[in-house]
Amino acid sequence: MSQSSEATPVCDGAFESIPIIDLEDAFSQDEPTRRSLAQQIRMACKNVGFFYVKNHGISQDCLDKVLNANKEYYSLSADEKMKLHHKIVPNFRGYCPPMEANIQPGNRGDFHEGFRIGWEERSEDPRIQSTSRDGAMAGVNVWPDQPADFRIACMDYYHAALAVGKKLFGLFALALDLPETYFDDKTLHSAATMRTLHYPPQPHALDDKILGIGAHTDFVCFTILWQQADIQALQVLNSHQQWINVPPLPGTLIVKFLGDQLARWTNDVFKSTVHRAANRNAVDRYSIALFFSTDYEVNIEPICTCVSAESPAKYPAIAAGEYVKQRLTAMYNES
Ligand SMILES: O=C(O)CCC(=O)C(=O)O
Ligand SMILES: [Fe+2]
Repeated sequence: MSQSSEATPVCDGAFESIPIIDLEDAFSQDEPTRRSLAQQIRMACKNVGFFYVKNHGISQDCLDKVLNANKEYYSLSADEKMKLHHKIVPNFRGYCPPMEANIQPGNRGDFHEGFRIGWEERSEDPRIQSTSRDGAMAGVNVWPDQPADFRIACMDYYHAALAVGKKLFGLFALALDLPETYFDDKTLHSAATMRTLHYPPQPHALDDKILGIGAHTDFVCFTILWQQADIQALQVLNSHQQWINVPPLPGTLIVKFLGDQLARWTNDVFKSTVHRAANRNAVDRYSIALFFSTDYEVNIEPICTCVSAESPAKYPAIAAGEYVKQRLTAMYNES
């Protein structure tokens, strides 16, 4: 059995540190072992809504390559990057410059730039693109000409992180007293979008209405976040309204956090936690968020094990793709 968590959160959401979940047991052939891991995840999801995962299986080489490709990409001129501006590309793919998105109403803009992609076949040949089955969110990826290895480095990371996400869906099902395969037929088309993110330094609190990314919850079921080593920027809000630092942990750790779709599926049994990031360091910061939805045509509605006479369903059913689209539209202030 692997170790569960280093921090034991108190149960009212007033956590002061983030649990660490060891995914090694997710690959065990022994069902009780997987169930025990799922219980640890259940506690983390109910009390914190955030956890680190270790032994996730993504190689350091894959992480190094995607970081280097992104450093090179974001050092291109603004004109070059704007050729793939997300407003001229269908469904939010492509490049978004600093200060254009504003995720926290009342703030003045998010001081990061990002590049969004969705699922496609991992292939060396850029002519082989997926035909999208994403319904409301349909659209193929676009890729910059430079750096030459950007596409392959991003897709390698995307598929590696996707495998981690698929594993987590099985564990979430067990954690919710559902059959382990519950999400399998709801996650057939890999409706996961990924954003690589670059946060230029904001060493001084120039304006507290301009953060790297303002306080928000994620829209989807859950997010797997890779963040660059040694740079503190991410924070999560506990129920005492205290911001808790979520530093990158050395080695191969990934932070993962629950989003609003899973909160809706679980009738708020699992928490969707508010978080934000600001790069108050003197150097650039890079991170990569992979947002996991169910397939976009799947209806999200509170599941049976989370609804009772005392706790009736709080949310009407909504198609996952429609939900993601509504939230992204609000974020980019589009009508
Ligand atoms: O870059 C980070 O640390 C957080 C990114 C994030 O929260 C998001 O993209 O939703
Ligand atoms: Fe987020």
